[in-house]
Amino acid sequence: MPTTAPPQSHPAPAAGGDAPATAAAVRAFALRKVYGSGSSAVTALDDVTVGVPRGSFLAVMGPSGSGKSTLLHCLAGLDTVTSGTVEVAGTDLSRLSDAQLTRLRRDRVGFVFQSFNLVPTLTAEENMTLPALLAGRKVDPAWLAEVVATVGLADRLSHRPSALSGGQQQRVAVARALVARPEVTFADEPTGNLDSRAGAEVLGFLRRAVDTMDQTVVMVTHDPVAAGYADRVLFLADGAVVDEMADPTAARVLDRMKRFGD
Ligand SMILES: Nc1ncnc2c1ncn2[C@@H]1O[C@H](COP(=O)(O)OP(=O)(O)OP(=O)(O)O)[C@@H](O)[C@H]1O
Repeated sequence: MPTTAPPQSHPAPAAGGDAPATAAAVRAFALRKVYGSGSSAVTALDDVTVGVPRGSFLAVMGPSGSGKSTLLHCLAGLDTVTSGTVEVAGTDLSRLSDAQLTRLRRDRVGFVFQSFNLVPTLTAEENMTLPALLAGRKVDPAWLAEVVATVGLADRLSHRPSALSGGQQQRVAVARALVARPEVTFADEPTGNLDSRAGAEVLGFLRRAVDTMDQTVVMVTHDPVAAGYADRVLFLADGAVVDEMADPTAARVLDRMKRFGD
């Protein structure tokens, strides 16, 4: 369901042209992903090249089956690629061992899913700090306080997920991703299970994380209003990048989506 609140105005991301390679939080070059083989092979991604500058917010859109989730999973190191390269913070994922890849996902990548995936027996605060504790890391109290303040849940920290609304649960999930100060946070339909108002809150929080906390977000969405919160929209069709839009508005994104004709 589309969200209703208008996106905040926001600065454009750093121009990619002359920026050094390290300015990209994530890059993919000539990415191909084929599922299966022979007559049952499905080309989910076909020669996708994309760069996401640090401190920017990218939305990925396209018709059902166009490869959005596959792209997110490949960029996040959750899925292997058939050919091409993916770099997270300058590290080529194909050069990593399984253990190194697991560490990179744990330490440098944040995830937010459509279903909030919180641990029901833990409080909101415990959910936020759990990944860091599991990784054997201390949580920086100042950073945690900043995340909590931004997420606007200071008075809900001792609540368990069942005592929180869907929007509040998703804000905890976003905070959990950000507490580890990831290089990039991947969000797969983060507002898909929320009503428009709760969705707007979560999107506003993602936007603030980029603007005031220098975080990088890559979000898959079907919702033009959600995409309007991003700095840039990448449009996929049949596994290929068919268009991009800088400084999107919901109206322009909707207009572009209509041209896919489905
Ligand atoms: N594990 C898999 N095995 C075989 N084919 C797959 C697998 N995962 C995805 N595909 C196929 O790859 C293509 C892209 O799927 P993907 O889920 O990335 O699309 P999407 O744009 O995220 O779709 P939706 O908007 O419906 O979630 C589709 O044709 C899909 O059927």
